[in-house]
Parts: sequence; C-alpha cells; structure tokens
Amino acid sequence: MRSAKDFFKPLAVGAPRPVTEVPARPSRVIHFFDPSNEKMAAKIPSMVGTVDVLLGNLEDAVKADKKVAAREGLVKIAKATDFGENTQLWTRVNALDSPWVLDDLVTLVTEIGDKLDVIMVPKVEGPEDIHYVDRLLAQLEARAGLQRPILVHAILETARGMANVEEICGASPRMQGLSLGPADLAADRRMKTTRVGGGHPGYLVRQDPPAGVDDAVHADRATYQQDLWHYTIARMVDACAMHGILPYYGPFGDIKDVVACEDQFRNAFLLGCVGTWSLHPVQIEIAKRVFSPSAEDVAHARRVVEAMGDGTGAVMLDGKMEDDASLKQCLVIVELAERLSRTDPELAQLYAAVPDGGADVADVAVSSGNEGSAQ
Ligand SMILES: CC(C)(COP(=O)(O)OP(=O)(O)OC[C@H]1O[C@@H](n2cnc3c(N)ncnc32)[C@H](O)[C@@H]1OP(=O)(O)O)[C@@H](O)C(=O)NCCC(=O)NCCSC(=O)C[C@](C)(O)C(=O)O
Ligand SMILES: [Mg+2]
Repeated sequence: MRSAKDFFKPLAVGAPRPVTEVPARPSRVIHFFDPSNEKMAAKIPSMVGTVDVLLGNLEDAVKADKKVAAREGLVKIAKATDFGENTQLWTRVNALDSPWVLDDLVTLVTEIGDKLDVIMVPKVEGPEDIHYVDRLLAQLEARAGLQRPILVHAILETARGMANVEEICGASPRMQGLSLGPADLAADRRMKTTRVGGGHPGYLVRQDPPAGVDDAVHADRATYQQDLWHYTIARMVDACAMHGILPYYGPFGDIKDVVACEDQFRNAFLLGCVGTWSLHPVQIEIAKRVFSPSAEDVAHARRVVEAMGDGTGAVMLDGKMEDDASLKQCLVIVELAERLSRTDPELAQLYAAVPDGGADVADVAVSSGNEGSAQ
C-alpha cells in the first residue's frame, strides 16, 4: 500500500511532480482520427480550435498492418502542428496486452511528450493496469526531460474494469477521467447487442393493459425503449466524482442517426458526464451543443443564484421551492458556462446575452427562515 504522503511524489527520479487537480480545460468533444489515414490526417491541422480535444487513435479501428504507420503519423502531425491554447492533443494507445503498446508509449512520450496532454488506455481491468502505466510514464518523462506529467484516461470495456471502477479512478494522481467503451463492454458482458453504443429496440418496458381489459395480449399498449447504458454511466459518474476526475460518454457508432446520437449524448450530460467522443465530423457540433449548457438553463441558474443571496434558506421562484441544494445544482451550470465562456467566444456571447438573473422581486418570496437569503 502506498502512503498518502507518497502519492504526489514522482515515481521516477527526474520525473515531473504529479498534479493535485485535473486541469480545468474544456473537453466536451474528443475527436478521434486515424493518423495512418492520410486523408483524415491531412484535415487535422485545420481542425485545431474547432474541437476541445484531437485524439490520435492507435488502437481498434486502426488495421493491424497500419499500427506503426499510425504511431509515426501521430508523431509527424504532433510535431508539425501548433495546437494553441484551446485544443488538447490526446492519444489512445494499444491495449496493455498487445504487441504494440510498449513502442506506442516509448515513442510517443520520447518524441512528442511535450505536446501530449492525456493518454487514453483501453480495456483497463483494475488499478494494477494504471500502476504499470504510471511508473512507465514517469521513467519516460524523466528521460524526455518533460516539465509536466502526462495524464491518463481509462476506458471501461470489461466487466472486471466496471467492478473495479472506484479503484481504477483512485489508482494514481495521473487519472484524468473515464470513458465508456460500449462495444467491448457489451461483448465482455455477453450482452446480445451488435452496435457501438446507443440503445436497442428490444430493451423496453410495456404499459399495463387498460383496466378491465381481459385480453392483455391484443390490447393497445405503449412501449418505451430503455437506456441500456444507464447503470454503467451512473456508476462511472459516481466513481469519477468520488475521486475528483471526469466522466465521458464514449462512441456512438450510428453516424447517420444524428438524432439518436444527440439523445445518447444528452442523457450522459444530464447524468454528469462532461463530454463525449466524436468519430466523424458530423458528431462534433452535436457534442459541443449538448455538453454546453443551454442559454435558458444558464439564465434560470443565474436567477436562482441571485434569488438565493447568501445561499441559505428557501425561496419561491416561479412557483418552485429553491434552497441550498438547488442552488448548488445551479452553481454547477453557472460555473460550467463561465468556464466555457473563457475559451469559446460564441458561447461567451450567447451567455452574456441572456438575462443576468435579476430575480423579479414579485417572483421571490421568503418561505422559511432566513429572510436575508432572498435578497
Ligand atoms: C466511420 C468512418 C470509417 C467513416 O469514414 P468515411 O470516410 O467512410 O465517412 P464519410 O462520411 O465519407 O467522410 C466524409 C469526410 O470526412 C472525413 N472524415 C471521416 N471521419 C473523420 C474523422 N474522424 N476525422 C476527420 N475527418 C474525417 C473523411 O475522410 C471524408 O473526407 P472527404 O470529404 O475529404 O472525402 C470514419 O469516420 C472513421 O474511421 N472514424 C473514426 C473511427 C474510430 O476512431 N473508431 C474507434 C473509436 S470507437 C471504439 O473504439 C469502440 C470502443 C470504445 O473501443 C468500444 O466501445 O469498445
Ligand atoms: Mg473497445
């Protein structure tokens, strides 16, 4: 067991000190590209500034005979590209049991470690996988003379990884976040789906037959498709919140179904995720829209903050009770809007245009206790 005092010491002589907080940079959209695909790679420099994260993918979706080309392609792109202040560079390396991952890590940290913000590790099964990567990265960072640590993001793609999710999140100060890997996870769990994320028409609940109807089989009864990923995402969100790291949805493979993609992203956003992946350019705007709070929600949250004054007690606003806890939810929205405004001028303009929350005195009534809190 590591002592708490040791947790923030570098794991190799000369490696940079671990971070104590995940840097607060927007990561609503993590855009995947295959660096071995020349057409795709050529587009990457012009995408800087249009997405929060550009991720050079080396793992699944890159053909086995293109693994080296993808690694070298990513090095070339990273060296030639200025990613600016607002776009991070991440990579997804090959799985820890694959023949490629050691060279992925050694090459990338040595060659472009100063440009890489986060390394995504697929198929993480437990804290031991993170410990392995943690020490190796420290050695490579020391050798490369890096001044800041590269962070680690784990993908949950196995039942064992899910069962160990809290330990994975707390395994290292390098942990930046978690994403859902719905395709591998479904296979590992023996779920009977064949898709990459999203729902399934067979996973549903059916309305009861109307009262007094004897023939339930032929009665007209509505069905409602359910979210296959609710439990998994909710567990991920709690594990991340507990350890101060960030949860993300993951891939939505039905590129043409932009409506269902938006729904799946929004479910994840509402449950607490901070971002998602885009696999195709068409998903970028969807992700940015969904993971930025709406102008209406920001306006409402500001009104509640204003109405709650010192933040204690309870008030009535538009017929609804607001108190310390609803204020905290509103502060999540307001703080997110403020953070996004600092790097996204369009959002800054949008949020500046909405009312600043001046709660109408007629709308606000002190319903209990602290009179000062309503003013
Ligand atoms: C789906 C594919 C094959 C359709 O690619 P396409 O070329 O057939 O599509 P298109 O509609 O014809 O493309 C239009 C244009 O956009 C370009 N384009 C297309 N995609 C991109 C992109 N990402 N970035 C930049 N440019 C892109 C493409 O090159 C083309 O350019 P053009 O107009 O000049 O001809 C392609 O989009 C693609 O390969 N996307 C990335 C797939 C990927 O990374 N998959 C792995 C992540 S999901 C996963 O691993 C699961 C997980 C977590 O492990 C688990 O659940 O277990
Ligand atoms: Mg996978």
